[in-house]
Amino acid sequence: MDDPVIRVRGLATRFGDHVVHEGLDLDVGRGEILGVIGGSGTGKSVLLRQIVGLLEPAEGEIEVLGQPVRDTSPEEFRDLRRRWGVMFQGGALFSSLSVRENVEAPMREQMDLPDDLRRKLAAIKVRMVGLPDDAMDKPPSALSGGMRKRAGFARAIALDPEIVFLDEPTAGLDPIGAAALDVLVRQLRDALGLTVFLVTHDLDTLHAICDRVAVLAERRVLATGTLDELRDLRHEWLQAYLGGPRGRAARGEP
Ligand SMILES: Nc1ncnc2c1ncn2[C@@H]1O[C@H](COP(=O)(O)OP(=O)(O)OP(=O)(O)O)[C@@H](O)[C@H]1O
Repeated sequence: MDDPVIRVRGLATRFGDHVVHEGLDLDVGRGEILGVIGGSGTGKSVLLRQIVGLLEPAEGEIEVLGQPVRDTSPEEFRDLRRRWGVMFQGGALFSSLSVRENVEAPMREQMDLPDDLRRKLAAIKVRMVGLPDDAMDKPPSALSGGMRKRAGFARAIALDPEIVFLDEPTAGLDPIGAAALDVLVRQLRDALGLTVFLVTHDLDTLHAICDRVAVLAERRVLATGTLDELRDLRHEWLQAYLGGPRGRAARGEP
């Protein structure tokens, strides 16, 4: 792949004797929605956290937007970090702040803006993710699960990032809310030119919005490709996942 926006080479992850990744390579292209799948415990969330610099791998190179994430100065890392946004599992919103204040939080940290302008910009982000104006001043606890996810998304795009990382965005949503969130992710990717790194178990999400899928298995990225390409691979977990009843249903097959 020419000029990947995320490039991982030779990644190794160990927790004591437990080896999670070994020799893991991955490229993510600009503007694509990459779905990252794999069985429970294969290290999808850990990989996400390593790419955004929250967790140090045992070995390996990670570059985002052409710059190393590891062994970089705090200033360089801070500038790089502004160029991505993360929506963690569960949203990870501040419970004591309103939705708007949650979106303002990264702006406060990273930008020197007059209060009034920051409030206006945050309000734009809240509207962009399809939340009603009356959600603006509510705490996250007063919102439905789907609305909380949207609020988390608004915070992830607060600094106009080039990449967003989403960790199981549709987990815990009803099917209608999950489908609506899928549509939102694709619309915002199209409108803002985002690259999306999306960890998911949701087969419908893979079918609806992912351009490419990376399969974590055997401690590495076993394969990447479109769902059609992956379906041809002879791998036990993948066959069970894509060819099982839920996989067939997501494809509209009996
Ligand atoms: N801080 C940590 N200390 C020790 N072990 C950890 C730590 N973080 C993750 N692990 C282990 O690393 C493995 C991968 O965890 P991770 O959360 O990335 O899995 P996952 O693929 O996202 O799984 P799931 O689909 O169930 O969310 C798990 O076995 C987990 O117990």
